[in-house]
Amino acid sequence: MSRYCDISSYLVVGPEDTHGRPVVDIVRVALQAGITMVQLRAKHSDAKAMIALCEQIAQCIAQEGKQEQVKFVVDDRLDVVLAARDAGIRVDGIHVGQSDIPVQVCRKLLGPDAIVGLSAHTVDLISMITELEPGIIDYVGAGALHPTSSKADAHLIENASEDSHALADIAALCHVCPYPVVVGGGVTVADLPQLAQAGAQGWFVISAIAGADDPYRAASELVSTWREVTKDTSTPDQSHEVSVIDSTNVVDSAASTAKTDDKDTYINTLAQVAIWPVGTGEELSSHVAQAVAIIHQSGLPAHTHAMSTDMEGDFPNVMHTIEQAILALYHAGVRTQASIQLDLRAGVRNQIHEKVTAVERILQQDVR
Ligand SMILES: Cc1ncc(COP(=O)(O)OP(=O)(O)O)c(N)n1
Ligand SMILES: Cc1ncsc1CCOP(=O)(O)O
Ligand SMILES: [Mg+2]
Repeated sequence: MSRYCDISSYLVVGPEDTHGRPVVDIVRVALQAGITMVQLRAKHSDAKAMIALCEQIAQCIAQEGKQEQVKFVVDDRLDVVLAARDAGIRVDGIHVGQSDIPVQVCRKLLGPDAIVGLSAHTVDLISMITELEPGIIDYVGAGALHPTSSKADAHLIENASEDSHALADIAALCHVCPYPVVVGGGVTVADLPQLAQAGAQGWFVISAIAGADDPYRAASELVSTWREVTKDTSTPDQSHEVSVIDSTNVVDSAASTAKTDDKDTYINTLAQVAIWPVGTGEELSSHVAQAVAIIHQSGLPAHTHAMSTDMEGDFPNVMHTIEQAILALYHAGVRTQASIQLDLRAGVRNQIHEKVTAVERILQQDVR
C-alpha cells in the first residue's frame, strides 16, 4: 500500500456537523462526488462511538471501491486509531494539531506506512520545518482561512482577515513548506481559484459539505471547481489572478513568481523528470508514486512513462513542482535521487504533445 495521500479534496466530518444525518451517509455521497480524503473529527464522541464510526466509514470507502485512492484518517485520537486498527478496521492514519499528541509519537506507534497530518499556521510552520525529522509527517493542514463556527478555537491564518494578504501568506506558506499544504476554515467554492493560485495542494471543509442541504451537490461543485482551477495554472489568461499576491508580504519572493505566468516573462519549459528512492529494496513504485502524484497535482500537463515523467509549463512553475516532488520523497524519509532534463525554448507551447505528433506524422508518411 502506498503512503501517498491525495489531499486535494478533503472532507472533515463528525456527528456534530451533519444536522442529525448519519456521518456515513455524508461520507458516501461525498465519495461518490469525488472527494479524495476523509477525516473523522468527532469532538464530543467517546472512544467506543468513534471506533464504530471508523468501522462504518472504512466499510463505506471499501464499498465505494475507493480503498486505493482515498485515505481515511482520524482527528486527534491516536487511541481510537490504534484500537480500530487492532480490530481490523482500516484507518490510514491521524491528523493532529500543534498541541495534540506529538507527531513523532504518532509516527512511532502507527508505523512507517501510516498517514500523519499536522496543523500549522505560518509562524509555527517555519519553526516546525526546521525541527521535524524527515519522514514524520505527510502533509500540513493550514487554517482557518476565514472565521468558522466549526472550530471554536480556530486561529485565522496570519493576516487572513485581509483577503489579499491571506493569499500572500498562503503562497509564502506553501513555498517554504516542504510538505503539501491543504487549506481550510470557512472555505467555499469561491476560495478555490485563489487557493490553487497560491500553491495549495488542496482544500478541506466541514460545513460546506457536511452542513449542506445537498451534500452530494456541494461536494461535486467543490471537486469539479478544484479540478478546473488546477488543470493548468500556467495558461496565460490566469496571470491576472497572481497580481493579488503582495510580494512585500511573501517570505520568499519566489513564492509569488512560482505560479506567475506573464506573457512577457513566460519561459516555456519541457522537462523530463525521474525521481527514485535509494536503499528501499527491489520494489520502487510506491515511493515513485509519491513524487509522480505531486507532479500530476500541479495542474501542469504531464505524462508518466515507464522510466520518467514529462511535464511542461512556465520555468518557475516547472522547477517549483520538481522541487516539491523531490522533497515529497525525501521527507518520506528515504534517500532520494533525481534525473532532470530541461528544454527551455522561446515562442512555443504544448511541446509535450507537438514533439510526439511531429514524429508520428513523419512515421506515417514513411509507412505510406
Ligand atoms: C486537514 C486538517 N487541517 C487542520 C485541522 C485542525 O486540526 P487541529 O489543529 O488539531 O484542531 P482540531 O481539528 O483538533 O480542532 C484538521 N482537523 N484537519
Ligand atoms: C478543523 C479546522 N481547522 C481549522 S479550521 C477548521 C474547521 C473547518 O470547518 P469549516 O469548513 O466548517 O469552516
Ligand atoms: Mg487536534
